[in-house]
Amino acid sequence: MTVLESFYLGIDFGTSGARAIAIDSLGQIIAETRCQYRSDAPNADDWKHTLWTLLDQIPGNVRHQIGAISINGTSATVLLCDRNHRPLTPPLLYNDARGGIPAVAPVSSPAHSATSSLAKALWWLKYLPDNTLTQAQYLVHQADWLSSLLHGHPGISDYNNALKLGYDPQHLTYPDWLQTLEIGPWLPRVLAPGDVIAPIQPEVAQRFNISPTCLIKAGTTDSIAAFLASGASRPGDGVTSLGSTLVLKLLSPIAINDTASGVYSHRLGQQWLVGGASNTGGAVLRYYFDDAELRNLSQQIDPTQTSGLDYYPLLTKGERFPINNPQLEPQLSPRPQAPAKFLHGLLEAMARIEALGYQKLMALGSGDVKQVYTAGGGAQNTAWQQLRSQALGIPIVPASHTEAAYGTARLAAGLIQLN
Ligand SMILES: Nc1ncnc2c1ncn2[C@@H]1O[C@H](COP(=O)(O)OP(=O)(O)O)[C@@H](O)[C@H]1O
Ligand SMILES: O=C(CO)[C@H](O)[C@H](O)COP(=O)(O)O
Repeated sequence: MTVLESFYLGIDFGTSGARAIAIDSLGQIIAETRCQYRSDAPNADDWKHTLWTLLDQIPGNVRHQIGAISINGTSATVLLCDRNHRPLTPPLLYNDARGGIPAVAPVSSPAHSATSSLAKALWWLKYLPDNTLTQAQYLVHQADWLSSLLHGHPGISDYNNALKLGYDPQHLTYPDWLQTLEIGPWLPRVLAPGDVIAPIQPEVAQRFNISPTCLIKAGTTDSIAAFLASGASRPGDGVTSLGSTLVLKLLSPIAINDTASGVYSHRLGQQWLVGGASNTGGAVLRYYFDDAELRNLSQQIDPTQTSGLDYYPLLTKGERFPINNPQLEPQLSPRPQAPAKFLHGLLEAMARIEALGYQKLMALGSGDVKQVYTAGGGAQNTAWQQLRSQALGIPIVPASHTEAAYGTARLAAGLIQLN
């Protein structure tokens, strides 16, 4: 009897859509697919529809050889669920600052932020009607909830997604100040990314002709998955995710947290990913240009010339990093007649924000940034890369893979040692 080789599926849920990549045990890509959300303001049902669509789009013979699946999502995107893990409200996304800074979280905690998962949980506790709150059992993140559709166990997260809830990745536990809050019973169980959660549910295995022995493994966040995809591996390696947002991750032997500037550290095995997430990025570009226009107009930009414009590109008020200011207003004027000049100003500003971000990390003691990899939809833009290189003054090196889904597939394949 021939033993079929196992493949490993990583699924990346980002802001505008999701991607799935299947790899073999050596990390070779066997299949990949993508699916835009069917709504500009996707809810959990839209995410579920996207998950099933991605699984349907993986070729049947590959699907049948999948031995493990892991999912990453956007960080601090949260759902409040009932005892059957059904969402009680629409999700609150990663950049939603309605809750304000939770004073109960120590200033040193990444949960001490207006956009943290904790801030959103406390907002729900304060503003949801009692008949909803009485049904609340689980507070989970986008990746946690989507994974539970596959494994069937509610309330399970990972120490990357749980960071902005207030989980302590140093001691691998919830601190007492968090556990004793009224939301304490909602807190999810926390595993390490890549840990086995459970086998796939039989009915899901049957629906997609996936082996019933396929294991669902704990995931991570999108920017960490991008780091795991890039090939970055040494202290001083940075990865910039140019997706809908602009997210920096720098590998460091020490954790650094500075909530005043939106800097926090994720655990990665025995090392730390120091960084932050800005609200600038591709979502601002997509508001003004479609992908074809971005490609065509970028070719008209001379990166050796300055645009003469001084933007801070945001779609709405509020910034997380390197300026942590929920009141920061967008700066997008004057807008030149020529679209290419406008785009030049936007890309130049985002390159400046990225450089400020890495300078902030080094000023806080991260150690020198030695080289920077790039991930996300913006990684393909060579004009932007030249503007970034000039602003950074640090080499930008080609990433092995620019899709976060590849990093999550490596997690599923057990190719990343985190214990
Ligand atoms: N040629 C390009 N130059 C710069 N940005 C681009 C280009 N093509 C696509 N993008 C940007 O990439 C973003 C999508 O990247 P992606 O990694 O899928 O983001 P996310 O997962 O956060 O939605 C879009 O916001 C789009 O503006
Ligand atoms: O901007 C975002 C959406 O892409 C998220 O905030 C991003 O995931 C950054 O958070 P983390 O550093 O926790 O991964």
